[in-house]
Amino acid sequence: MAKDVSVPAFVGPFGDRPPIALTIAGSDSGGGAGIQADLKTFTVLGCFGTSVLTAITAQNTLGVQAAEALEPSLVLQQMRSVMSDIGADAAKTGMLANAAVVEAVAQGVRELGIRPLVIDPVMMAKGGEPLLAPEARTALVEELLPLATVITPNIPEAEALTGLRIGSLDEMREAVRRLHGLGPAWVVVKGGHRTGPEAVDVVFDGTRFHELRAPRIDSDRTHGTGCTFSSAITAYLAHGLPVLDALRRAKTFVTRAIETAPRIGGGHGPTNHLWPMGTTRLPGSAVEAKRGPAGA
Ligand SMILES: Nc1ncnc2c1ncn2[C@@H]1O[C@H](COP(=O)(O)OP(=O)(O)OP(=O)(O)O)[C@@H](O)[C@H]1O
Ligand SMILES: Cc1ncc(CO)c(N)n1
Repeated sequence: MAKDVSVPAFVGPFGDRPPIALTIAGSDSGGGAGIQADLKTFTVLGCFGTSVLTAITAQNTLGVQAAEALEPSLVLQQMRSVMSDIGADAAKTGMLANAAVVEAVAQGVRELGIRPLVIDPVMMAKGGEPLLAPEARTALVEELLPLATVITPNIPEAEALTGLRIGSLDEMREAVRRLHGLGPAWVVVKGGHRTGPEAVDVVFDGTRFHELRAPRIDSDRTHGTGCTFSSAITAYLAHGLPVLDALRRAKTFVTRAIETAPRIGGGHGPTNHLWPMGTTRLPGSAVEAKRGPAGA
């Protein structure tokens, strides 16, 4: 009898289609961060990914060699094209480049009723290259943050947005409280930039503080960790999970992605977005590289 090779129909919370996740972000030609990280993460977490490009960067694991923002009108048109036909069960923003793009994205989010919305307020690449013009911060704070379901600044971004110096967990708690006052429903300040045995992210929902904890992995393959984390949150929200569950699962996702990161490029390598596909112990992964050959 002939083998049935037809793909089974998708049966999920949305009937005959997968959850749809939209990313509004910049392109990383190196594939580890930006739109590329987001689409890989959406895919491996069972979502149909769509993308609105805000900027194109010439980038690799060594740094950002060039960057150019797209016209704000083209950014807004991409949002209208996706939303008027396909829709989105959840969306995220990443690199927004400048104030005019921030304003166009905020207009699109309001006009098209895009939510839940995760805002990763990307300001700088790991190597220090600016991904958001400093004068765009006012537009980010006034126009976009109030529309967010979740914002996910790292420590330098939280410092820039609040004016606080953030070193301790108590200072992270003060920062999430202040950032919540800017309008987002949930705030996560990520602890990747601190030192210590754990990578602790501090969460505030307006009433309660929560913590996301995982062992800190000693690795330089951390390019795009923030994009990977925020796109995993978005994917889980698109599946319909409550926010705190989405955050906890995204933390597990990014931790495994760092732990199993392959050797790619000569600098800060990308994480392993595809670990759920079974590549949990690549021979050259960050953890294996530290441990030495099997049995050593
Ligand atoms: N070395 C590490 N070990 C374990 N977890 C980490 C490590 N570095 C970052 N993380 C976690 O990864 C997630 C992303 O945090 P991070 O502070 O690195 O974001 P980011 O600076 O915005 O990243 P990027 O700018 O490269 O996209 C957080 O959950 C953080 O705790
Ligand atoms: C395009 C892009 N977005 C975000 C980041 C932050 O990781 C990056 N390096 N590049």
